[in-house]
Amino acid sequence: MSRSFTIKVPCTSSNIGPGFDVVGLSLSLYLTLRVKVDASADNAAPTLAYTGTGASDAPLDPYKNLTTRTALYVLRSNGVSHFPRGVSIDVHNQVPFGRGLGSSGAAVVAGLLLGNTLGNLGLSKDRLLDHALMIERHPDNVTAALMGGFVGSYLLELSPEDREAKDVPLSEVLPEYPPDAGEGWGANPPSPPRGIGHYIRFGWAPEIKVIAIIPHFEVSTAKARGVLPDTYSKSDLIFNLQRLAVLTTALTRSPPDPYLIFQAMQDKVHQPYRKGLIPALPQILASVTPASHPGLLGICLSGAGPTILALATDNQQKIADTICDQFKIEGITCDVEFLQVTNDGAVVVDGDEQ
Ligand SMILES: Nc1ncnc2c1ncn2[C@@H]1O[C@H](COP(=O)(O)OP(=O)(O)OP(=O)(O)O)[C@@H](O)[C@H]1O
Ligand SMILES: N[C@@H](CCO)C(=O)O
Repeated sequence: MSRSFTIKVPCTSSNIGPGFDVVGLSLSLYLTLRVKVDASADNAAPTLAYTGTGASDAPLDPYKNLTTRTALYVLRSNGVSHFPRGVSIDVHNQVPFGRGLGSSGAAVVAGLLLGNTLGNLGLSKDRLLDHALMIERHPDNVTAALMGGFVGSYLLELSPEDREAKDVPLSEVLPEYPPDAGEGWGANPPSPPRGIGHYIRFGWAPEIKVIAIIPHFEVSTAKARGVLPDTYSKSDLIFNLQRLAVLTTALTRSPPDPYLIFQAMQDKVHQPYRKGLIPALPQILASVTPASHPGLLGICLSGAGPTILALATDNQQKIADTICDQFKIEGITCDVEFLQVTNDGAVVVDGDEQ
């Protein structure tokens, strides 16, 4: 017997200025997996093929690839020790790696749906979010990729017992299984505590368009988190909290108020510390304002960078050109994507269309 299905996961931009590790926005570049299961085929481990962005960089070994490792984690933490036989996966990727557009979150979310579907586990998206948070331990990208839209999320304060289960080192949640390990793949990974992540979907004013200016260099999230301090001043935290409280509603209002949104997208928690990783970041963030570029609403670092996200109702090309010119002064070329906010989140569709 054979079956096929397609998994489609959107890219995401997190933080949107002041909402560090809190808000995420689901956008119209996709990671797509076309999956076939042919029970008469003799491959025990899935075969992987990639096309699109990053195709030559993604590991094709299913025990090293983030998506298939995540799928195996979901299977094994729910009592299914192996992939079914005869799985082949054609991946088409539009999400650039290491640019602040949630490529790792998309790869994890694709793996959640892959494991859930291959194992016929019937886990809800809320329960899959628990699994995602065992792997990517900040909720903003994975929640937006899974649920879609503009979302805010928090992690539950856990009981000491659940905290112990949650704080398992990532290497134990996602071990790189040796390819010839056969039946003896060590202990089952722990099942995640229930209800770790909670979220709410905000609205999004239809006039607000998203421009992503994607420089041609990578910044790993791990490195961009490594430059952040462990503690913050009370005034810097208040600065961000005040703005985030206004921003989540300001972005729902029609017509959008550029002066309110521009100020509400300022941040003192992560962007100032990341300027050493992204040449001329302060100048780039100051290069477009509602006064200099009518139609602009706000500008920020997308996720951990280096992509710059601009929100605008008008004048998108000019805004993009100005930001690209700032990068060019630093000798950096960019791609520009004009994106839509997408509401479906990650989906699984029977068959291999799309
Ligand atoms: N489709 C994919 N398949 C396999 N691995 C992937 C895929 N997408 C991303 N990865 C892995 O994730 C890494 C990038 O993750 P990282 O967290 O550094 O950046 P990001 O997720 O693109 O940015 P951000 O988290 O700031 O939005 C890649 O180098 C690769 O190892
Ligand atoms: N909120 C995270 C997103 C990166 O995935 C950060 O800025 O580090």
